[in-house]
Amino acid sequence: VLYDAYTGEPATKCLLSYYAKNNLTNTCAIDVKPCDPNEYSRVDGTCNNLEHPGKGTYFSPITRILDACFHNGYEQRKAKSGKDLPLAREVRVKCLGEKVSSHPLYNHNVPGFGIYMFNDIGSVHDIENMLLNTTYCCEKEHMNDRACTPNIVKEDDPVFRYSPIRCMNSTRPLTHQDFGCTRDKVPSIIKKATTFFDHSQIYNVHGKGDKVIRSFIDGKLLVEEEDGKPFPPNGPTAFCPNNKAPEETRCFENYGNTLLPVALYIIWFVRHHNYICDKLKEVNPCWDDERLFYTARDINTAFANQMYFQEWYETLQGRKNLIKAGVMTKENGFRCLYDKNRDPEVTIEYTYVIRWFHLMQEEKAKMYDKQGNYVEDFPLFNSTFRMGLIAKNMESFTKSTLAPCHAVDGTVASDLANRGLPGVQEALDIPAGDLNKGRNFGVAPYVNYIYHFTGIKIKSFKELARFIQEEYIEILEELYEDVEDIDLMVGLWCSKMMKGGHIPELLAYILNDAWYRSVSSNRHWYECDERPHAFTEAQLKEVRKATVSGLLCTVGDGVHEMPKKGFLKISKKNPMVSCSRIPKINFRVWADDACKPKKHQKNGKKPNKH
Ligand code: HEM
Ligand SMILES: [Ca+2]
Repeated sequence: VLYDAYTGEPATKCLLSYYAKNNLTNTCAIDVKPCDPNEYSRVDGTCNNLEHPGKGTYFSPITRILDACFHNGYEQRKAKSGKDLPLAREVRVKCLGEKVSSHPLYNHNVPGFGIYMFNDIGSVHDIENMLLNTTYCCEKEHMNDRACTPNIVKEDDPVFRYSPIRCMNSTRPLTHQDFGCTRDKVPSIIKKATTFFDHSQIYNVHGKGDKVIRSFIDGKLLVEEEDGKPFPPNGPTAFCPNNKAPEETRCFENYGNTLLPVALYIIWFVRHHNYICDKLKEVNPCWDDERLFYTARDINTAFANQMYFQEWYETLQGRKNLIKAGVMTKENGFRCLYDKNRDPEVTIEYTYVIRWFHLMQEEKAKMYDKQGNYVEDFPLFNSTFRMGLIAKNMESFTKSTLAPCHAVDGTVASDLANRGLPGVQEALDIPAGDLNKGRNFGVAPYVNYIYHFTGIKIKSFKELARFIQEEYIEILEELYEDVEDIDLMVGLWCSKMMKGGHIPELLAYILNDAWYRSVSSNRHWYECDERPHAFTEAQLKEVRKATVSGLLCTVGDGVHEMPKKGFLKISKKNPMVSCSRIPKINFRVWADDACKPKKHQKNGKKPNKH
């Protein structure tokens, strides 16, 4: 049955004939095969909600915490006075300086795993659009095109005043309206990922289903060897514009080819899937490919979600805060929050504020030789779209993730601020791009979110003091005419950190809101014992051992030791320990009686009873 991707409801005959006439069926409609309530979760997200089997799929819309805030339909909002908001690059320059600085607690895995998990529910089609299609937004005759929202660089720019660069490319986000998938008035930003945290960045990245990634042998994913190590296979349509020929050839056909941290986690989780298959096959030699694949996928997905919503969230917010917010429980047992009346939802605010972690992005990767000696700092941004280089230096890049990330201290790394995508864009200020995109997305002003989550109405700059660091209030007052004009991202850049945690309080509310929406609308959530093929208590206990250190000890190149807390930098309190001391999943609890050899009975006769 064909469903409408936008509404998630069965498509009417009339709608289908409109889609067919306009060649839109493949984009705007999704084929939902009949649901079986007891089947494993499907990689395309269909049938998660049995009453609304078309919701939460690859091209389904993003929702909003607060209503969209646009000017004139789909233009960037104006200040309260009706004037334009301050230029994004100018706000970035004034709020965030450029500095080399080291986070006191976290290593590269904090921002790195954050962006990896974003790929489960968000997509980078906007960046693709900017790099491959709408490449001309800085050309004078195109600056005002509807597709373009360039970032203007002023003549007195502190960096580019010595160069002719006066503009950075940026595009208006693509909408379901652009594709012809709805006639709704409010622009609906597209997303190319299933709405659920179902590890779709591994199992269904281009919406092509699992067929293209499976080997159909023992449940495993397809891999290719390079220097004796398994990697996701190359292919004819893969695009890695920064690979340097002839040495650098790796480029994944069926996974994203983007940033260093995303590439590392893709490689690790693909290998981890196959490792799980080996372990399951060891305890259950009678299981076929199908059963091994779906069980391994389920464990691999639960592993990533446990790492994200428990370990990563705890690292950022602290255990006490998370228990208070309901994200963690003291008991750590099963829990079923699924409510079939809730729609699967990802909010635009959530996908947007993940960009705040750009502040933690380091610009250097520490490189080591085979003996583990430090050799040099590699300009980390030069590894983007360059899977070939990453594959050739796995040991070094893996080790580099244990160095401290950039501190959240009112500054960003220079490369992040000026050459965000070397090799493909002459100049790019990533945080300024973030600010500009928030306006393009129609994200409401900062104080509206403060009111939504805390009930506190902020009417003057002075009243910001509870949330914003003292030294920023004057800067904000200089930049914005009215406190109600301040952009959400800028408010987050200037925020105090939450008590007991290391991110802004408002950011934590938005992250936790996403957690609840996600868990309560996912029938296949791993912590629930009522789902089909649910874990047993013993299995859940094993999955709860998931940590970044456990992952790297299992599949990381040349990793023999890790700190117990793999998101924290190495310190006296968090020293490197042998991998034998890092908890690992014991797969024996998946042993299936059906695979046990049957006891021989002589001639089928029952033993005599005397
Ligand atoms: C490895 C270094 C990184 C580079 C080179 C990079 C580069 C970029 C660029 C160029 C954009 C587009 C900006 C725009 O809209 O104008 C972007 C978007 C984004 N970045 Fe990063 N980034 C990096 C790391 C991170 C990290 C660590 C996170 C979060 C933990 C992150 C989260 C995001 C998100 C969520 C988007 C929005 C994607 C979209 O909706 O299109 N990035 N990044
Ligand atoms: Ca997903």
